[in-house]
Parts: sequence; C-alpha cells; structure tokens
Amino acid sequence: MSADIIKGKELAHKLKEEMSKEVLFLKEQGLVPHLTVILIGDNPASKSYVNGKKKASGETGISSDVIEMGVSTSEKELLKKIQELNNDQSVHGILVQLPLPKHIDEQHVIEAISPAKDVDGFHPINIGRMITGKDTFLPCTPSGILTMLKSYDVTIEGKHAVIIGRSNIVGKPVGQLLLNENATVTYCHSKTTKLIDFTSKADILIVAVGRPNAIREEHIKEGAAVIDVGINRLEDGSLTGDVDFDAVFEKASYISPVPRGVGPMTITMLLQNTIKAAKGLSKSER
Ligand SMILES: Nc1nc2c(c(=O)[nH]1)N[C@@H](CN(C=O)c1ccc(C(=O)N[C@@H](CCC(=O)O)C(=O)O)cc1)CN2
Repeated sequence: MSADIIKGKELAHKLKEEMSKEVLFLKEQGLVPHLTVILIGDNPASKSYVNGKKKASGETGISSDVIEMGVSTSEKELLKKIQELNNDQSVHGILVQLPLPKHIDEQHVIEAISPAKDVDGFHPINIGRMITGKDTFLPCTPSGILTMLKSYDVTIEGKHAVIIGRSNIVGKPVGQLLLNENATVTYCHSKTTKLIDFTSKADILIVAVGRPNAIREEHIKEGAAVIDVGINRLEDGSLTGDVDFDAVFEKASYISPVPRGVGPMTITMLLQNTIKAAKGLSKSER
C-alpha cells in the first residue's frame, strides 16, 4: 500500500480562487475586507510568514497592512496599538504574529484583541464558542487540517484520532475540532510514556512534535491518515516535518507533506476568517 498525498498547497490554491470571487462580490457591495498584521521584532521565520499572509491576502483581493514594531516594544505599547485597531471600523481582522518576545505576555495580547476581529481564533471567547460547537473564528492551523481531511474524504466520525502535541494553537484545538466531528480523541505529549502504544492505534494521526523524523513507519497503523504539522528548518536551509515521509508513505492511506501541506492551509484559513470578520458573522461579540 502507498498513501494518497494530501496536497495542502493545491487545496489552498483552489480555496483562494473561490474566495477571490466572494471578495469581488463583497467589493461590489462596498465592503473591502481588511486584515492588519502586527509583527514584533525581526524573527526571520515570523517575517516570512507575515509576508506570506500579505501576499495571499493580495492574491485574494483582501486588503492588508503590516505594522512592524521593534523588539523592545513594551506590552503596554502593543496593547495600546491593539486598542486603536479594535476601534478602527476599517479594520476587520487583527492578527499578532507569534511567538512574541519573552517580555510580552502572549495571553494578555490575545485577550486584548476584540473577539469580533480575532481572525486567529485564539481569544478565550472564540475558543469557548469552538468547544461548544458554535459558529466562530476557528484557529487557522486546526481548521486547515480539518478542511484537508474533509476534502480528501477521510472519515472522521467514529475513528480514533491521536494528537501528538498539546499547544494552544494547534494540538488542543485540533483535538477539539475532531471531537466535534465525533472522533474519539487521544492527546499525547512530552510526558506520554510509550508513545507508540497510542500512535499505532490511530486511524488519524496529527503530529505536532517539533522534531524531524519523530514519527516513523513503526509508529503508524496500516492505512492511517497522517497529518504532519512540523516545521523544522535543516542546516542546509531546507524544510522538513516531524514525520519520516518516505517510510510512512508506504504504510499510511493518506499523508500530508512538509512543505506544501498544512502551512499553506493555515494562511488560507486566515483569509477565510478575515472575510467572515468583514461580513460581521460574529456581530454579537462586537
Ligand atoms: N498569530 C499566529 N502566529 C503563528 C501561527 C498562527 O496561526 N497565528 N502559526 C505559525 C506560523 N504560521 C503562521 O503564522 C505559518 C507557518 C507556516 C506556513 C507555510 O506556509 N509554510 C510553508 C513553507 C514556508 C517556508 O518555506 O518557510 C509550507 O509548509 O509549505 C504558513 C504560516 C506560528 N505563528
């Protein structure tokens, strides 16, 4: 057996084409969706993701701007800027690129963004709405993963989904979204003993470990769907995921590659959330 490759980049391209049509329609009604991204400091990876967001917005017709603030920006200054954007009617979506410098409390920043403009879907109000299955802004990487699985007709209901990783931005919410789709969900993390006992029983395996080749052929159940969320930069500058792609490809039914898998879908889901914010679907939270 060899796996079907879940081509996130292709799917992202298709979804962006559909979104462009919707944005054009909104523009005809006088509504131009606008995303503001705040970038603190000069982390090269963050800069590159922010550029990716700006480029993808432009391709879809969404207007965007990037506010660059120095690495020594204080938490107070950042919160003030967010407050200004919350009050600016021309801004529909606000995103603060993570990670932040250590002297800024990430949670304070996330909670300062108006839930109605929280296109990252990280605000506790939006997380609560997601948990209770209400319409909301879903966190982008998790909703990208769900979109990938559904687009490739991977059955979720009744399946055993194993998540490796428990971060607030990927692990925890992707497990919740899979649970909302009636999967049976197991979380594994750095303190899990005998990881293989869990991964080898997974029909759907979501890997967000942060280490190349952490998941190999022996970890996988025959026919599993494997989604690799890892982004590891190798010494030669190339990018690799957390899964030994070539070996797992032979045993799985579906596998997502790195690059061109989950990453492009993260950005596409952000655009979807920005359109949703512009249309005011979460008006009640304004
Ligand atoms: N505020 C946020 N910060 C961060 C998030 C997030 O969702 N919101 N996620 C990650 C980084 N990220 C988006 O911000 C992101 C990571 C990777 C990609 C991507 O398209 N990757 C490409 C490869 C790009 C390359 O060559 O470097 C791929 O996988 O094909 C997009 C977005 C942390 N911060």
